[in-house]
Amino acid sequence: MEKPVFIALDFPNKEETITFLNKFPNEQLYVKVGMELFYQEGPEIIKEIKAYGHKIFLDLKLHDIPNTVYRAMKGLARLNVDLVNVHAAGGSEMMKAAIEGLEEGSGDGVRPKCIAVTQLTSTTEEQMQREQQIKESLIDSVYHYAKLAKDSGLDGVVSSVHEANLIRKIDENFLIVTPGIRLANDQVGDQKRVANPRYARLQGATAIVVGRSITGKKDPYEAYLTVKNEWELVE
Ligand SMILES: O=C(O)c1cc(=O)[nH]c(=O)n1[C@@H]1O[C@H](COP(=O)(O)O)[C@@H](O)[C@H]1O
Repeated sequence: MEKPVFIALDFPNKEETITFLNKFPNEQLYVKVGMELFYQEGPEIIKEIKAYGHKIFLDLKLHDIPNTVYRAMKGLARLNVDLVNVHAAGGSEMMKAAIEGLEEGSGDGVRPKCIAVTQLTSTTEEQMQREQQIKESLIDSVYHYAKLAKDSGLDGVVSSVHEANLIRKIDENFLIVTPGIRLANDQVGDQKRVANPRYARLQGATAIVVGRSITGKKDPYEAYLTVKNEWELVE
């Protein structure tokens, strides 16, 4: 995979999604389909988006018992998406089951890459320690989950930009996908661990995920080009 900007297609239905995609003529995009859109439109939306030739990250953050995740991933692999994810907190058995399911479902084809969410970018260290009863620092927790994901055979992780540099030490080819991206003067909203695209690249992220900083703008195409320039113009 190159160094993509995944646009988060967090829309309530197919119509709004198609209207949005039509604002990007002649661009081959990397897009992320998450729970909001997938739960409304189902697997059909994947076919619709594939018809544009875009690469797809199907972000359903699986977190369940290994057998259930194995079976779910077997089905998702048949959608021919490029990237899927799980929560690392589901454990190593679950993550290994996810990979097995993807391999099985892909048959002779290439299986989708699979990455693990470490600590959500909407979580602060204080929240994590108080609510998840994790005693260590947030960066240690993220590193621990990244190591667990790597040892379980996953292709990478989702983390914030602020942990990317440390995770990179685990493996230079590990995918580090970082959401929580904002341009200068954008509202942060529910995100807690945020950064701009340029800093994400400098910290060694493989890919960034950008939602509202593009989709919420009056001119999403212009915002996309700004993000892409910031992300790519780092010497
Ligand atoms: O797995 C994800 O994509 C994800 C993980 C995470 O820790 N934080 C996070 O924000 N995301 C997703 O990334 C997108 C961020 O959206 P914006 O905050 O609008 O840029 C959303 O679709 C989230 O579901």
